[in-house]
Amino acid sequence: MAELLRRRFVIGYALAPKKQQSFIQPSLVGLAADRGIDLVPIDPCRALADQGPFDCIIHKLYGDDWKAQLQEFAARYPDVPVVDPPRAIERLHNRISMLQVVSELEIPQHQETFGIPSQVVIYDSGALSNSGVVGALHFPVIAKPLVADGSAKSHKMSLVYHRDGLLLLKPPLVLQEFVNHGGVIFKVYVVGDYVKCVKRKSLPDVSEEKLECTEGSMSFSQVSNLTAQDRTGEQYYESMHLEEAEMPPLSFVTEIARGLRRAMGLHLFNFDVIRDVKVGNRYLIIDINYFPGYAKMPSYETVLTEFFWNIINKTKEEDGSNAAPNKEEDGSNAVRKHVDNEIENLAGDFCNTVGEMENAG
Ligand SMILES: O=P(O)(O)O[C@@H]1[C@@H](OP(=O)(O)O)[C@H](OP(=O)(O)O)[C@H](O)[C@H](OP(=O)(O)O)[C@H]1OP(=O)(O)O
Ligand SMILES: Nc1ncnc2c1ncn2[C@@H]1O[C@H](COP(=O)(O)OP(=O)(O)O)[C@@H](O)[C@H]1O
Ligand SMILES: [Mg+2]
Ligand SMILES: [Mg+2]
Repeated sequence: MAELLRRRFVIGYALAPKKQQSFIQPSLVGLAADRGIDLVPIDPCRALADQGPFDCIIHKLYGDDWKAQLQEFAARYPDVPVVDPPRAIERLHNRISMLQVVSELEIPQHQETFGIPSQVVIYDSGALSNSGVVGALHFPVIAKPLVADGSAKSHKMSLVYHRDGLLLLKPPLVLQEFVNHGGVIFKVYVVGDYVKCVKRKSLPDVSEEKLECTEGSMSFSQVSNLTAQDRTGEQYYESMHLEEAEMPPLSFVTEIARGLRRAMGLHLFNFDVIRDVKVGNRYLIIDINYFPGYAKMPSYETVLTEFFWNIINKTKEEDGSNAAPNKEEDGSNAVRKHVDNEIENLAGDFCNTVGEMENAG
């Protein structure tokens, strides 16, 4: 009887069809349902505030219409958590503001150190032939679209071997020094407080000899997601034993993950890390993605279900609707709510500043 009376919770999800297909697996839906959590699709073509009721919203949609929908929803249901605030997510839609946060982290660096590769932002074609702008870069470089909005175009990159290879590129873009890293990339998945690091294949190193005898540039897209059939130079990948690559220390990546989570005010993201082969224990963060492909993370169903449970129950504790009568508010929750608000304000200010800088530049 008690089982029957137990309250069920509803998580509304707003995801693009491809994302919905990969993330909303029957195994996740089933596990969440066993914990009393129903995952319900949101129809982005209908007013969000008229749908539900929801105990939490998760989302990965782009555009002003969707942002306005969330705003209206938050005004009507201020106690329902929206994971995550659009203004905090937007910081990841620009490859400069995305990595700026890494430089702001104040984490003591001992044995292992971290940072980002040297990079410059290019807004117009003239800058590509300007020594003052690109002269300080060490080649090869990777040209990345400035905007990281999830479109296929935003993942199209070029490995540029020499300065003349820059001339055909289409700004706005970021030129980032290519760092030899043994062809292995580490993807660090963050789900609230949970952190998981996995290895993937990456671009092969570029030797001095190769650099000397290679002209122009090479285009590529989403290297770490390519299947064996997609890849050219498959022999290289076969000869590279991914399983033998040493993982970065978990405590080190966890500290960076926590720092990023706090600084960005986000719960759901991953970041790509490479290890500089020249220095050995120097790690470089090259990419941060909002709401990445979690279905590729081991035991993603358990991790995500636990996360949903914690989010819903923290909120319920705060508003008292899931608590014993007269239970006093937990001070730490009040502090957390205050800190979350502060983070959101800071993230918003930062995005505004970046927007202003871009407009000015
Ligand atoms: O689709 P998947 O599973 O390959 O996930 C993509 C991510 O792959 P990953 O989990 O890091 O291996 C992918 O990560 P990378 O950019 O490849 O490092 C992105 O997060 C991508 O989202 P978007 O296109 O940038 O909005 C993710 O795509 P969406 O699923 O969000 O469309
Ligand atoms: N600075 C770099 N040095 C070496 N390899 C890099 C660098 N930046 C990106 N790469 C390679 O290019 C891939 C795509 O770059 P990334 O910035 O992660 O873009 P995306 O958002 O499309 O994943 C990475 O997974 C990695 O294999
Ligand atoms: Mg990436
Ligand atoms: Mg990315």
